[in-house]
Amino acid sequence: MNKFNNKCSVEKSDQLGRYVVSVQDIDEGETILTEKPILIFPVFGDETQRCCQCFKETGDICKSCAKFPICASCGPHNDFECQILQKLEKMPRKLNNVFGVIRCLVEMENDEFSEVFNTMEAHQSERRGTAIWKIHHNTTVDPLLGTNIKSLIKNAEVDSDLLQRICGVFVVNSFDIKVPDGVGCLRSLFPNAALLAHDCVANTIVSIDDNFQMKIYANRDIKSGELVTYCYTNPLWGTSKRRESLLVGKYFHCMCKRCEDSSELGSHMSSILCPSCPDGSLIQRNSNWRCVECNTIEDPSEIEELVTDAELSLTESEGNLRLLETTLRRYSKVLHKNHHVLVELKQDISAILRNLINDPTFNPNVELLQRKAQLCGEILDVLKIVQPGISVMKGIALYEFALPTSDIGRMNFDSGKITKDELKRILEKTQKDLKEAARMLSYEPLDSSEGQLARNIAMDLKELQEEIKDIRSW
Ligand SMILES: C[S@@+](CC[C@H](N)C(=O)[O-])C[C@H]1O[C@@H](n2cnc3c(N)ncnc32)[C@H](O)[C@@H]1O
Repeated sequence: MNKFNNKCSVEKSDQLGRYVVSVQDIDEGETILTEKPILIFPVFGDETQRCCQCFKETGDICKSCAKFPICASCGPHNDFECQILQKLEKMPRKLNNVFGVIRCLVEMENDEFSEVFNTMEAHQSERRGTAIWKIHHNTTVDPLLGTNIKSLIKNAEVDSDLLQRICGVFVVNSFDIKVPDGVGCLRSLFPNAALLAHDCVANTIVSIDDNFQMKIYANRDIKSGELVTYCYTNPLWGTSKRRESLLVGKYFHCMCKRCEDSSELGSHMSSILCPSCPDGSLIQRNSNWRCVECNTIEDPSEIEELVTDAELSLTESEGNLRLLETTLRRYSKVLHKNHHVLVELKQDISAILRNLINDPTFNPNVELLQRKAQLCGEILDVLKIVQPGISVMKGIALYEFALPTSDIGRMNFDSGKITKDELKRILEKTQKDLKEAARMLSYEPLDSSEGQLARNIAMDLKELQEEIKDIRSW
């Protein structure tokens, strides 16, 4: 049995390096890989002191080595690691900038780890001399070379090249994991999962549960011989931002179907409204911005400026409901309704409304619920195109669309605006949406926030079924 349960094989090409291909038909929802991380570490630059075992915040430090933080509930950390750290002199002050690299060097004393780690892509030659190389030199490599770590590690020659290679492996291969005790993330290495190539419309979903166990499952049927992919970037960004993040962080120019299509598969997530005709949109083809209806051409630098301004306004509006709505209204006049900046504004507004609706001291009125449902409906329309098949984001958006819709129905019935039959129809539609939301989240690990949400939806569904039964009996 190979690491992909014999469902996939690992191949190699000049363009992709190593990649994963299915060797049998795989069903939607089927698990392709489960894996434990070989390394977890805080994000470089993060100042929070975290326990080196459970990664929860702690003020305590290991009493034996006096180097790595460890919380009272975790007991001692690895003995071997502790012994090396005891001998480490001139420990750099900003621990999180060097924590992952130190732990990696200690792990490299184990041949099995070393063998796996040495096969991982670091893009050393592409990274050499770049801005991120220089940042890693100043924050990680130089401070570590100022210690005596070189004399403590036997299995590898600790020099600037090796330390940069470790930083490169982290950048190219690491997965984000939610911190166990709040908002924020950690980084982790899963060497088998990292073999999957990228696609902006991928055919798998990667989930990591509260115990840091990863599960990768198919988000649609995958035919034997297909490339197995996951999305390395944010699918709700526009093409230029996705491509830029992949080029800067993963060192390749994405040529997937979505990136190669000027309309982004018809989602128009980067399109601009045409200033010259009522229904047209400007899309970018070979650096030209041209209207699909009337062929009007716009200056690329003006479009770039417009989008930059919109992004800036979005940042300036963050957390402020009134400002976000004003910015959304302003840029809806010039950007396509599915433009990624508008989608982000809608997500931010929706998050604020969610907090208001969930606040037990607040009584949301019909208008607020309608706004919430409308925004979730619009976000869903985009997700249906860029995330076809099973999608956690779609499940959440559908859930957040269904709840206010049913509440509006109940309020309208209570105030005599709709009949019993109309209410029943609304609740039956909600029931259908909740079932679909539950299906979207049903493959998520039970021990994860998404798994918990799936359970909440199941409870809501049960109550709704009772309510509908009750209404039918009136
Ligand atoms: C996480 S690693 C994947 C495993 C890697 N191919 C290997 O051999 O170790 C990410 C790297 O794979 C390559 N890659 C992944 N998806 C790609 C794609 N769609 N197009 C081009 N290169 C890709 C790039 O070199 C990228 O930096």
